[in-house]
Amino acid sequence: MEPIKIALTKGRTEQQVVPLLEASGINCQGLKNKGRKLIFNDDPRYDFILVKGPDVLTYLNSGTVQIGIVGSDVLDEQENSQYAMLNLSVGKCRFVLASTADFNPQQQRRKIIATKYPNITKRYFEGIGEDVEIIKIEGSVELAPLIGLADAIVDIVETGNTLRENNLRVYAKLQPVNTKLVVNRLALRQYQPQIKTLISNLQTADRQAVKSKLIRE
Ligand SMILES: Nc1ncnc2c1ncn2[C@@H]1O[C@H](COP(=O)(O)OP(=O)(O)OP(=O)(O)O)[C@@H](O)[C@H]1O
Ligand SMILES: O=P(O)(O)OC[C@H]1O[C@H](OP(=O)(O)OP(=O)(O)O)[C@H](O)[C@@H]1O
Repeated sequence: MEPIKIALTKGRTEQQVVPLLEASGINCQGLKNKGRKLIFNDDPRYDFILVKGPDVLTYLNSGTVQIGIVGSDVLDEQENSQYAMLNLSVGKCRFVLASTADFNPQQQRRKIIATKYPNITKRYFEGIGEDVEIIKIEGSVELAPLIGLADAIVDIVETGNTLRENNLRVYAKLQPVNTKLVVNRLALRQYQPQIKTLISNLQTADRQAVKSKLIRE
């Protein structure tokens, strides 16, 4: 049997998920000392590729990988149709609407909102019946209301440190975020027993990590 190909989001997700993969009995030797390498096949059952979050879905939708491990922020933004089959306890954070202390959510002028997540932002404001202008930026989102690019931002908050250190406050809480394992629909039929075993082992490792407080719930 061919190894199952798994696209893993590099960066934060990778750092939090590799210990869980290891605890579930997968050899992650290469992933732990990776340097600039992008493909890892230390465990004969799996080929891991390291990619940016949005690209996980490009690989998954094309069928070139069978499984993706990615934040629900990315899935929500791309309105993905693949199966989310496992919720992990890592990557937990939340979307918020935030701005400076003098921001007036009831302002008469059409608001300008800066974000890395234009679709999530659009859906949120449509949901509350408000028409806003959305400016897409790629990072350091908290700068936008401080420099006058936008009236407010929609972004992810975990500890709240970035908001605090930039004197921003939360004006609305949007949806929570966590890391998910998603499976290509066709692959699920082709590799069902192997995928089920992987999911079951990973779920056990995740629960164990929460129980032993290696990760907080
Ligand atoms: N502050 C955070 N706390 C917890 N999880 C986060 C946080 N920021 C992002 N995440 C989650 O981790 C995933 C990867 O984030 P990461 O910051 O590593 O990559 P990124 O957002 O593409 O940033 P960069 O462009 O700097 O690589 C996100 O899609 C999200 O699910
Ligand atoms: O509440 P906190 O724990 O401070 O985390 C929130 C920050 O983390 C993310 O940014 P990231 O580190 O990915 O940097 P970026 O500005 O390059 O997107 C997010 O966009 C916030 O800026």
